[in-house]
Amino acid sequence: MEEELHHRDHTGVQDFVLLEDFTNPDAFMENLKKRFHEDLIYTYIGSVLVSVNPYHELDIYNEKFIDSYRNVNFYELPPHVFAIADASYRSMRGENRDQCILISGESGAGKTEASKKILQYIAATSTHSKNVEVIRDRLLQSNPLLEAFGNAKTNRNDNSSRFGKYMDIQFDYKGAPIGGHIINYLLEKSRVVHQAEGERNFHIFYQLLEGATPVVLSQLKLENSSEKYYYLNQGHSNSLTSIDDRANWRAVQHALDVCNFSNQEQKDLFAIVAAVLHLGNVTFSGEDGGPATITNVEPVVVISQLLGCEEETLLLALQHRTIEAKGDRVMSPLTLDQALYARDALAKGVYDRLFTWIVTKVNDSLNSRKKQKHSLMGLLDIYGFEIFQVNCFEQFSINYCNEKLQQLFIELTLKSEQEEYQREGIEWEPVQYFNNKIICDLIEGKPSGIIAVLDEECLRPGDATDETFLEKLTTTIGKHPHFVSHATTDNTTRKTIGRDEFRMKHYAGDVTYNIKGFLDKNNDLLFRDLKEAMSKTKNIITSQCFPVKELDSKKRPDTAGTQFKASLTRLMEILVSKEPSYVRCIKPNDFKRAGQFDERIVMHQIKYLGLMENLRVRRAGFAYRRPYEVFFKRYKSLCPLTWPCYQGLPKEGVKEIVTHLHYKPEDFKMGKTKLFIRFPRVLFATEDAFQLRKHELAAAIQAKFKCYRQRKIYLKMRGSAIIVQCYWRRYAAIKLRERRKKAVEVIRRFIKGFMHRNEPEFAENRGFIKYTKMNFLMRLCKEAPKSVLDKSWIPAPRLLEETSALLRKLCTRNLVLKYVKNIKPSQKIQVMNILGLNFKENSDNYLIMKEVIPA
Ligand SMILES: Nc1ncnc2c1ncn2[C@@H]1O[C@H](COP(=O)(O)OP(=O)(O)OP(=O)(O)O)[C@@H](O)[C@H]1O
Repeated sequence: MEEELHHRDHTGVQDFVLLEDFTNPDAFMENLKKRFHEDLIYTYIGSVLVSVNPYHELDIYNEKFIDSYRNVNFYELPPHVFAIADASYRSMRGENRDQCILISGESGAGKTEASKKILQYIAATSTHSKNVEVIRDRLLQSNPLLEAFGNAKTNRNDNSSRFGKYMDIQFDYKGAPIGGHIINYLLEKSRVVHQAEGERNFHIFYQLLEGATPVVLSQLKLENSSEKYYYLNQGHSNSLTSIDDRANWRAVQHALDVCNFSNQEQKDLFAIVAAVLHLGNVTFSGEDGGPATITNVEPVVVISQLLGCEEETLLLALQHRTIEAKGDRVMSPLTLDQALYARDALAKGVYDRLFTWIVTKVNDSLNSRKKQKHSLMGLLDIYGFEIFQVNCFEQFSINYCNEKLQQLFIELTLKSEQEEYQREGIEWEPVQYFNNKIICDLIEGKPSGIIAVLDEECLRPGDATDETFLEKLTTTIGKHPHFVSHATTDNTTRKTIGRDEFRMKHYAGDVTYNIKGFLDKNNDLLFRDLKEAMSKTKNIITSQCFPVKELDSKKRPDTAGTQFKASLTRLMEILVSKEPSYVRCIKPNDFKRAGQFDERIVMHQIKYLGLMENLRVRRAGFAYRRPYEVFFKRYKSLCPLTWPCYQGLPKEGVKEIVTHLHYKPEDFKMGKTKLFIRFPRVLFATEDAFQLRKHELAAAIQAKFKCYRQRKIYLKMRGSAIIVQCYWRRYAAIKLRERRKKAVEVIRRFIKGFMHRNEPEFAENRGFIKYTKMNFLMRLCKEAPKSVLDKSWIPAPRLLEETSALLRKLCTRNLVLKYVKNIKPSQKIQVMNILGLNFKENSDNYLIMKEVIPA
């Protein structure tokens, strides 16, 4: 990360802890903005990753990036979601600690994308085998499947997850994924029956209508037009969408196969999806307060065929309700409102349970049969804090969840800070922070928490309404500092809050909730008659979703609020047992536009993601901390005692450096393994000094290099010259050798010619030495150099000397060497030259020896 410190004016700092003005939200945002405009979407707050949705594809998720982040120290490379994934994965393997990565942010901020990138990284990094690949595929394919059933187009996000998701990935001791488990939270089931203007129902409905073959559609009695279905045509957004439902349908089919859904299960699944669509088209008529009657029975007939239940039972259950009073069961007709409520409740109930069934089924397919599960990595992709114009029960639940996560976050971050200082043996004053436990208690406390009061209203006999619930809230918690209602507040605030509203002062800001629907949604009532009808269907999935034992149970099912509270408690238990990492996602604008950074919207998210608080906690001690080795490696050139070579330990080296740089005692602390620097300016000054030093070093290195290069060139030239010389000598030698060889040859021929002379003539001419040919030969063999005979090399001078000495012995003055006449003239000259004899050619072409050099 230090690599980029000197670019900080241009691209901002890569870690917010290095912001000098760390308490100023504007400075925070300015840094985020600078980086966003450079396509640097990731920034750290210590080990927390802040990610801004770029709304366009960035080439930073390819294989090359995966490789570069693999097994690299967390701060070594620029911030990236892969760095978080890698650190988490390595910590899990190395320290054998279960991990979890918590991804939060508002809708459209990029949570799901971040979790997919983490999965992509884990899948690419972990070891491979056939079994692992099956699990890896299922883990990856669970995404499109759950997205089809749990995601929808909203005005904020074309692919918005309408449920919270926690996924545990199980690894074996080698670090290979061998299984997984998904927990789903609070599906926004109200979307099944109603969508806001411009929004859509869950993707799967449109995918089925668009993608299924005409045969399948006719089996499901569906038409290829979402406009025909009441549950799909309320948002009027079908024609506006750019989503490719057909392609996504194919992806879902593939995912179902990969996740081991049998053909029959797939048939049953889509029969239920179709049944929900038909259910929406069931209409009723009825006078005010009078019994409601179904005006079109065809959809009911189709539903009973699709789900395999009795038509009559279903018709009855949609129009009546059985009331048990003092042991008697009475059928009471439903009013129009009640019938519409029952129809929608059935649609929501069926879809919600179907979704949970799918998650269970996916979990079955991810279930690790092997018992060698070694460690876990959890991924939490959960809705962020939500504030709308009208906030209802769903927003209340979501914001409650965020309060819990914030509490956990503060606790764990503070705890880990504290632990680090303790580990390093450094004294630290714990920071004062806002503990939102008070808000969590206000919501979940017993007996006077909001959920408890709501439950009480839902369960008490008599006419409980949303209004009575608000009254009760006002009397029980009206004085709480984080609760405001119309009745309890002062005149000024009263103008901003309706009589049917209450306001909560969340850690992230004030949110006003409208109480309409709180009781209904908390009760989550599905009339018993409808449950009974569903439990008797032949459709296996439906009957599994509505088990008979639920009907037999005398215990009233928990309310939605209590169920959610329990599931959050379980989630907190899971998270607290693991080492957490955080990804905080931010949406830069409301229009899904690339390159647009809306400061107002971003500031709002900085606030409710608690980022300033997070930074404050992180900066409460020291802004910067690094292992001695890392700091020493980078800055050792700043101290003459450590540069270029230092024999001591890195910690001692760092001590030399900080002393040489005149760090004041309050600027830093030396831990057991790390150097802690309190203020960013100290680090920046060190980094700037390093940048300057780098230039000096660069000049020295340049000079050295130039010298080295020139010397290399010189040595090369010298070497070449030597080689050329050698070659030349060798060449000359070769030439010489050739010449000698030639001479030897000529002499041989000369001798050969000599040998062919007639013996008498030879003797006569020689005058005083009578040699026979044989004698001569023997003499020659004895006296002539061996090389003359076997052509082996002897130095030319010796050859010449010996040969000419020999010949001189043999020759007399004016000896006519007529027997060499067959030799070419040039050779004759050569021979004579070699022999050092003066000669001239006579007219007969005989060689006349002018004189013979005395022997
Ligand atoms: N890192 C990224 N690179 C490119 N585009 C991104 C990135 N993150 C998010 N996006 C874009 O933003 C859209 C919304 O992101 P995503 O679905 O992850 O948001 P979310 O926070 O999960 O929202 P919700 O809570 O509604 O599900 C994506 O469909 C994608 O187009």
